[in-house]
Order: sequence, then structure tokens, then C-alpha cells
Amino acid sequence: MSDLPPGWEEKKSKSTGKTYYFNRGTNESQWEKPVERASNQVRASHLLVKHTESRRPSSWKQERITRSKDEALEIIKDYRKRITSGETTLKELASTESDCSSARKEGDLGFFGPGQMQKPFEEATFALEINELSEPVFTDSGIHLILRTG
Ligand SMILES: O=C(CCc1ccccc1)N[C@H](Cc1nc2ccccc2[nH]1)C(=O)O
Repeated sequence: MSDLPPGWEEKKSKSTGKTYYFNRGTNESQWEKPVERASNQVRASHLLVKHTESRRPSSWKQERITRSKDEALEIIKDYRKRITSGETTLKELASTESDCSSARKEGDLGFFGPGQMQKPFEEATFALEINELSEPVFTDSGIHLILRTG
């Protein structure tokens, strides 16, 4: 009985006879045996709008961030409306609008566990279902929209 994570199955390459692994759910295939991720890990993408009170009021987008916290919240609320209406997606918006360097990865932060992110961000993410979008979340970095992806 192969101990593979849910959705993965072991297959034999027709051409080389080598064992590989296929995930029917995601259509991924890989040579390496997939490992279970620790159950207390989550994955998220986020869009960050910084403001003058941000810990580091600078980003790849803007050398000096001059918007106020109130202005940042209005912007984030507008982004959330555009995502929930289906006009755009968090990943699309994060790529061009996020003040976090993860913008270059469509806002993806990868997997993380407890104690790795600022508490408000961690608590908000762990409270989300997979594919659920947060309300605006305030951290020392600024104001975030978080999409839990894993
Ligand atoms: O700390 C980083 C880098 C985060 C990152 C993780 C994984 C891949 C790429 C970037 N960026 C900060 C802004 C920032 N503050 C955050 C607080 C919580 C989660 C993500 C955050 N991003 C900044 O740019 O000031």
C-alpha cells in the first residue's frame, strides 16, 4: 500500500518503465514521490496595500508610499468588490497592484505554519476555508486581502 497524499497515484512510464506520480485532481505529474505536507501548514496568496504608517513604507511599485491608512482601506475595499463581483481575481490584481514583493508570484506566499507570519495575517489565513477570500486584514506591513489556496 503506497503511502501517498490524497489524489496522488503511482504510475509506470510507458516509454522508460520508470515509476512516476500523477495527481488526477490537479493533472500534475512528477518523478519524485509526493510527500504529505504537515497538517498545520496552509498556503495563501495576498494583495498588500501599504500606507504611511506601514513598517516599511516603500515597495517595488513606489519608492515612497504616501497614501494614508484610510486611503489604503478604500483601495483594498474596491479591490475586494472587483474580485467578489468576478470582474478580476486576487492573483491578477496582486501581480500589478500588491506592495509586497510576492507580487511577482501573483501574491503567492507558499506554505506556512503557525509562528511564521505576523499574527493578524496568520489568524486570518487559518480561519479561511480553501479558496476563501478574507476581509481586509491589518498588519504592521499594511492592509491585506488574503486568498487561502491550500
Ligand atoms: O515580507 C515580505 C516578503 C514576503 C514574501 C514571502 C514569500 C515570497 C515572496 C515574498 N514582504 C514585505 C511585505 C509583507 N508583509 C507581510 C506580512 C504577512 C504576509 C506577507 C507579507 N508581505 C515587504 O515587501 O515589505
